[in-house]
Amino acid sequence: MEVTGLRKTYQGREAVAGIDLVVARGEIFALLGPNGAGKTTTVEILEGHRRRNGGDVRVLGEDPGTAGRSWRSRIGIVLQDADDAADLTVTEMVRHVAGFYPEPRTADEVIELVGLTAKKTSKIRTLSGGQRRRVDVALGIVGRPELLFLDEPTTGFDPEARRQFWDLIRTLAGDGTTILLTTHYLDEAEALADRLAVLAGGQIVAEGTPATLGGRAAAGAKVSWQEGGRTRTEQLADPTELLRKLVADGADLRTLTVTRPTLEDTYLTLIGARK
Ligand SMILES: Nc1ncnc2c1ncn2[C@@H]1O[C@H](COP(=O)(O)OP(=O)(O)OP(=O)(O)O)[C@@H](O)[C@H]1O
Repeated sequence: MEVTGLRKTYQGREAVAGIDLVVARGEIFALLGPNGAGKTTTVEILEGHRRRNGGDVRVLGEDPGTAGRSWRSRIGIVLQDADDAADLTVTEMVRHVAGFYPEPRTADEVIELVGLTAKKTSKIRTLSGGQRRRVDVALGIVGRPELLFLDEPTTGFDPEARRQFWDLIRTLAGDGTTILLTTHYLDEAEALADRLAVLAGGQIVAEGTPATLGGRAAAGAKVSWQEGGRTRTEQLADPTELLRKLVADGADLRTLTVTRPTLEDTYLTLIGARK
């Protein structure tokens, strides 16, 4: 995916204000940002579902604004709130959608991958919210996409289902599928993304790996320990020397903690700096 100078205005207001983005084949890329930042607008332009007002966009070698059916069959999409054909069973729905693709996965394989085998003959309207979301994911991957768009894919998942979903995404990426993910869960972005970008006010305010985003790797460490019945805390670029000294001094290190800013801390600082 290659995006240069992407712009989108709604009634004269700029929702996406000049974005540059490159996502390599097989990469998991996460787009983060507060409500209204322009994530869905950007993703829908990349999917060919919205028109842009400016900039160049190439997705799998084509312009999504003009690409045809064969291009469309190479991408998979999991929308934020997909409409379910509620009176079909899970298997019927997956088979139905599989019919649109030249080389689909079998319904059984996809249903197994999303962990819905026990529900495959159930009508979709009888499923829980998280189970329906899994159907959405199944429909997004049934066509064996080269590129998968996931818009807040795990909303409503229980913790175990999220972990299973993460494994599935890693498996797909390991098989060469490129994945563009939007999420409000920073732990999800950290667990999955090779690289990520933070969008705010229609612009990219930071881009990097989960470890380096916003200078996170260089942010230093906070060391806390107990000394004489009091908690001591020091903020340091490199805690090595202090830790050596504490050990040499025979300090009580049973409650020692060394912490760095979480991805969420870094994200909130980046977003806060925009306000
Ligand atoms: N169809 C539309 N008509 C007018 N304005 C729109 C339309 N779609 C989005 N917008 C506006 O564009 C901006 C970006 O919206 P967008 O849906 O892309 O944000 P988002 O980052 O996906 O937010 P969220 O995290 O809430 O999903 C918002 O200010 C929104 O109100």
